[in-house]
Amino acid sequence: MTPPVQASILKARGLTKSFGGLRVVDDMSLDLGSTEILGIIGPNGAGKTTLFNLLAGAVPIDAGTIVLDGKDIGRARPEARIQSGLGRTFQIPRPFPRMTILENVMTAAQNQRGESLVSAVLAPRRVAAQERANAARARDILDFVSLSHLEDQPAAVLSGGQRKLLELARVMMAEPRAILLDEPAAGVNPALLDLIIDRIIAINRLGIAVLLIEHNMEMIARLCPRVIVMAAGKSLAEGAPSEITKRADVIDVYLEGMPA
Ligand SMILES: Nc1ncnc2c1ncn2[C@@H]1O[C@H](COP(=O)(O)OP(=O)(O)OP(=O)(O)O)[C@@H](O)[C@H]1O
Repeated sequence: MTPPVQASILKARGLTKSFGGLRVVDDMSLDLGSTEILGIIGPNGAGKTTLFNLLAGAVPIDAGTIVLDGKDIGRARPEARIQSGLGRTFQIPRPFPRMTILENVMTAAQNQRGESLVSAVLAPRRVAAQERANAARARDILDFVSLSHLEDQPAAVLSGGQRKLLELARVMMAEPRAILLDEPAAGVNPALLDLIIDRIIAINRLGIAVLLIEHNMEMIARLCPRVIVMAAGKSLAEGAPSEITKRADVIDVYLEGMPA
């Protein structure tokens, strides 16, 4: 059974985006419940990542509205959306390779006075205190994603799965209300997959809503009471994974040919 819909933290209506003549996201609407983990599945090229780019502000919408926690963010800059509480991770994480893992997490803090020259000159002690507080928080978050032991290593040493964990840490550093996770299982070995699933559950238990694009159906089944199937830029079907994966039209566009 599809679970009851909760009050939404993120509401999108009629989102549309074309590149050239191709409509990649076509009148897409969704509601992400305030404590939900909602999955988005669909074939390659369905428009899933573009949908995330529209929600996060990386790509401007042609039409539609996006409301986060009651606030219209549809035309806001990406940084403003992060500050409003919307975090996102990428399908292919690109950490700063020469910075340490701790520094990579710290760069995601949203309260960096030190970035302002005026603050750095006029209030150096306050800036230093804030740096210390950010470092302490970043260490707690690294502990949460089990990367503490590597905090002084450059990010270049991390495996694919560890990069995904670092992405989770960076997104948490910005204190989000809702996060968009783009294929957190891609390129992750089975040993780390369990840890990533466990950490996403833990993040969600902190009261953070999760919108999750994933091809890994095990991850979808374990995390998502509800999924949206996207095909050709539209929502084709919506429901519990166990039911949706039995639908002939879903099997037709997506599941046929996938490993069991
Ligand atoms: N900036 C862009 N300019 C032109 N075409 C684009 C752009 N971004 C995406 N597309 C096209 O939009 C379509 C949807 O791409 P998108 O990456 O959103 O799909 P997806 O569902 O995330 O696929 P996958 O599962 O392979 O990641 C593809 O045909 C892609 O080539």
